[in-house]
Amino acid sequence: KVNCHGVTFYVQNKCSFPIWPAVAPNSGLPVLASGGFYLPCGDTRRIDVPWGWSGRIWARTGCDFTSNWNQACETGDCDGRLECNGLIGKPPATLIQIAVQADKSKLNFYDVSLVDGYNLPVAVNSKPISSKCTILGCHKDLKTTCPDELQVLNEEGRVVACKSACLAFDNDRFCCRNAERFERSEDYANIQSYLNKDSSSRAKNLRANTIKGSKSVVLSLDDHEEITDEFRGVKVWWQSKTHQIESRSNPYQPKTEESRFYILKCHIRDRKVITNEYIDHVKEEGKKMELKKRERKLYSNNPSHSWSGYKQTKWSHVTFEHPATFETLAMDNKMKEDIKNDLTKFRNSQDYYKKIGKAWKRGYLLYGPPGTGKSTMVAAIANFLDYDIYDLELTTVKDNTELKRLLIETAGKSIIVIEDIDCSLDLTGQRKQKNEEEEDEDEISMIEKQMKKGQGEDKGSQVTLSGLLNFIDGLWSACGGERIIVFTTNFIDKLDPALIRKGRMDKHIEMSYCGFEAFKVLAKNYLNVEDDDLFQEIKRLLEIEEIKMTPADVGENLLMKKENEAKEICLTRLIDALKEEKEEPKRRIEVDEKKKKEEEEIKRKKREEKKMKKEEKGGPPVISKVKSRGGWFK
Ligand SMILES: Nc1ncnc2c1ncn2[C@@H]1O[C@H](COP(=O)(O)OP(=O)(O)OP(=O)(O)O)[C@@H](O)[C@H]1O
Repeated sequence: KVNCHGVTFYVQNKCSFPIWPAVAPNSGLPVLASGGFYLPCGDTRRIDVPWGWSGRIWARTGCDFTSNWNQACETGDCDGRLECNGLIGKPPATLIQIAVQADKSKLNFYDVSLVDGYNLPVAVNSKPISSKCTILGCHKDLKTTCPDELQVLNEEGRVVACKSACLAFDNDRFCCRNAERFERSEDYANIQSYLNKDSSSRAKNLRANTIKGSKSVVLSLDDHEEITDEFRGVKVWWQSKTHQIESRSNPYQPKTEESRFYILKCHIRDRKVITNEYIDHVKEEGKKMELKKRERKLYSNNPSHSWSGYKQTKWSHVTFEHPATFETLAMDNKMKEDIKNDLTKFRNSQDYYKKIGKAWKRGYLLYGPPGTGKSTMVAAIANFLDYDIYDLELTTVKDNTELKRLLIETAGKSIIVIEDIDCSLDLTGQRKQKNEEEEDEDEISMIEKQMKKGQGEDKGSQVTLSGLLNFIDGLWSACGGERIIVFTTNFIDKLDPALIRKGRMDKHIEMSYCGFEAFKVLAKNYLNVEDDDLFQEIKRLLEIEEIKMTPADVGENLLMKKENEAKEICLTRLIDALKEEKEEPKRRIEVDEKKKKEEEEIKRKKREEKKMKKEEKGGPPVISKVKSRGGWFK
């Protein structure tokens, strides 16, 4: 309702349950109605909106402000507070957007928007009624028709809101990020990175920005600054420009937008080189730099019960900051170079994969005993390629459908890792059968096995081998592109051959015990020594005596135990440990034999006890049954 002080809004609750409406102004404008209030079923609350105010109103549902939780409402929550005080609500929630003009002669705007999803039916009408101000709203309860992927469930499993596809899937198509505009801004970022490469030494004035998702402060050319560049003997001039444009399309947004762009100048005679080659070169180089700059992420999959509701994500992430590189990785140098070449070839082969009609992905199988650096290798690969990592814990994935849904939420330029694949799934059908036959002899362990089996079937993951194979090379695996899939295992023999055949796991890498070359890398990492008199003895022990020690154990011995511990002490400690390791197999055999004897003794005693019990019960004592002339007697 329009009056001389402004516009009055009446918020009425027509639901059969209470709601908690909330009001958030656009930036710099006053908070109205304390930002939020309680509204029982059937009640109305008046809000006076001054001229020039714009912002949003939405309703929260299922609130409980008695505890100190960060989230008090099932939908539309604003940091667990009753009075939002300028905070906007957590989507999804049906929004009313309002823009009251400062100039009374101009039209005011309102609308009901589902851009942030839906939680309640909402309608707005105007007084005085005018042909230009129609009743706007969404009267239907969309929660009843909300697709599974968009549903938000409360703790009782009831649908309380429906996400927008943008919120659920976060991709350009659903988020209406205009394709042309998006590409242009990506190009701008790439050109900016290219020009920033050494503009700090060439430009007089620079701008410094902190950008979300970027590792460090980003320096760029200041407005109207000009720098030169050279490409194949051709000189070009770049100038950074800004331009203010009036945006009339959306009355709820600020009136002007800043547009940034670069002007590229060259001699007319060089135009062909510039348009045919230079611009592509700049974009390509800039893209590589952008990739290097961005903060990388380590994702882990959430159990499916938290895919809907408040958490609403299939993957959680932290910043990936593992320091491992191929330089610090202890392994044979030739193998290292071979892996690096393979990765580089993969990264640069987009066109090749397209040409041969294969999805742009590659499988790596890392196998070897614990502590030989399989996880470290994954980190080194991620750092080498500047990729994100998706660490997939298969045991929390319920079935093949869930596995597929997780896969389609992974982005390109990433490594998907399944560690200890042999422990994640029962991929060992044949072996298991054989083991069972062996165990048949042992009555007790068989019963235990049955019990375990029963429990496992109820609770465990039902992802199957075929589901996993589909994950690796089914149709869905092609979406996203530029992905490396890594399996790690301590027992390669346990894996089904179908899983690790070439084409699926293209490269099999054995991570093994520490050789002398690998030791030298560790000595450099841990002690910063490249040579020492003690190296010869270590070489002898590793190469001639063939003593097996994992890089993890070698590293542990080289690690300084005290501040400034002498390098010789650390190297001597390693030599002692290697010598001890030499005796280890002999010692292990002795221990094993002793253990075996003890076990046999226990079994023998058990058999005796069993026999005694049977005799006590009066059953026929088996051993003392003797055949005599004329018949059997005890
Ligand atoms: N080849 C290696 N190069 C450098 N460091 C290594 C290497 N192998 C092991 N390490 C060190 O040992 C630790 C354990 O290694 P890592 O977790 O990578 O081994 P893994 O083979 O994945 O073991 P697991 O099979 O038990 O998961 C790492 O923190 C790393 O510091």
